[in-house]
Amino acid sequence: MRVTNVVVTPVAFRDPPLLNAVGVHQPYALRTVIEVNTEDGVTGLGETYGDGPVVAGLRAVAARMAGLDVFDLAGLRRLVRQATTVAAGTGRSELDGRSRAAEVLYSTFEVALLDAQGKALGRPVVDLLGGRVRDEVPYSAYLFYKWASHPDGPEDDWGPALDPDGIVAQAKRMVGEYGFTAIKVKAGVLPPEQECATIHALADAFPGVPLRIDPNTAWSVPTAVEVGRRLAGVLEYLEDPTPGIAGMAAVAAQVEMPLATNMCVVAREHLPPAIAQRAIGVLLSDHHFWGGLRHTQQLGELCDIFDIGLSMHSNSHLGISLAAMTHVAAATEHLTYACDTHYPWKTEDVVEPGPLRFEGGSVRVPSGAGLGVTLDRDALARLHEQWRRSGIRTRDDVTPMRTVQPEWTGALPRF
Ligand SMILES: O=C([O-])C(=O)C[C@H](O)[C@@H](O)C(=O)[O-]
Ligand SMILES: [Mg+2]
Repeated sequence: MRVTNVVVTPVAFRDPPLLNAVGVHQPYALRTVIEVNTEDGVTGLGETYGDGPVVAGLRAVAARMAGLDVFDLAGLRRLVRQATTVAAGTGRSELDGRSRAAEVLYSTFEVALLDAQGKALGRPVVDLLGGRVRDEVPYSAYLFYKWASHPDGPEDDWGPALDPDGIVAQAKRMVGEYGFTAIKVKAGVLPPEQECATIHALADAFPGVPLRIDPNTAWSVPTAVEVGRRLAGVLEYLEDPTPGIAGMAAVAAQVEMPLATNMCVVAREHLPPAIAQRAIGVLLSDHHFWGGLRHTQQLGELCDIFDIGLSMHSNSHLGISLAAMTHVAAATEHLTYACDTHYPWKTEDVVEPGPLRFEGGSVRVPSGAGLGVTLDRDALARLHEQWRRSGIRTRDDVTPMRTVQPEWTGALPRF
């Protein structure tokens, strides 16, 4: 089964004004959809980030894909290495093709090839990953402080959430609609004592529901320790309170709950020092930058060996990514927490509605062949046109914040 050609389509979809430590989401989030076509008429789908350099890298790999056997993932690794070597222009690929850029590119195509393999064999991707250890993947309610609207934009139907009551109301709606059984709060937005009040309000409103808070390194070590002490007994984990492995290790030594990260351990070379310094108790995997679905499973095994919990990170994403996340999570034994997803925040998608439904906070692994999702070509064209018109070519949460607070820099840690 050989690849004939690859179509790379950048898209933009509406995104609410969600606040985080560095600023606010733009009115549109970017993604890229790839379609890997084969001589057998099967098409494999992949989805990843939509920033300009990623799109260029995907196109560089796509140009080399013709003739590759869809079962040849080792050959894909070689193609990505060649493409990133050329793209970097250095004569050798950064870290022998294991740079973050190379991992992102490899992952996108790996997912598409696994989708094509599954479609050819009539089996879901989870079976190609060794079979399911769970039929349903639990996700968490991912709450954000948010504005009622983007500057000069219309109000969305979630309304503002800028205090504990606003977040509790948001949680009630999200848990009511999707049934989530764990809750995450994106923090680093308000002074830490106000964010602690939000967590206590959630603990009162949702007794017994596991809670997590993630300020994306907005806090200094002393602030993080103070918050960790205030929230003792209330959090299942504290995510990226402060920057760097050494900073996380200093906090971890002084608070009782495990620290989680998708910021200080984001590549294989970060694991040995983080383990040696006991900096983290939970790793948030993400197949988009951890080198694909199979490496994500291997990461789970590594975490198990070193007694580190495994959760899953998310960025604003569409249905192809949710399907891939669900297949790999279903095939990863050592998944110890509900996964993050931004999916409830989106109002547009490139896949037909159907298999990706949250029931009781979980998504059942799609049963169809491959990823089990169907590309909606009209929607893809519409969201591509939206990308063209939006003019947004890179994710930038700082600049839109400056329209409201001109002195804003997004520099961290802030508190
Ligand atoms: O867990 C995380 O760090 C994230 O989900 C990163 C995202 O970029 C989040 O901060 C967001 O969407 O604003
Ligand atoms: Mg995080």
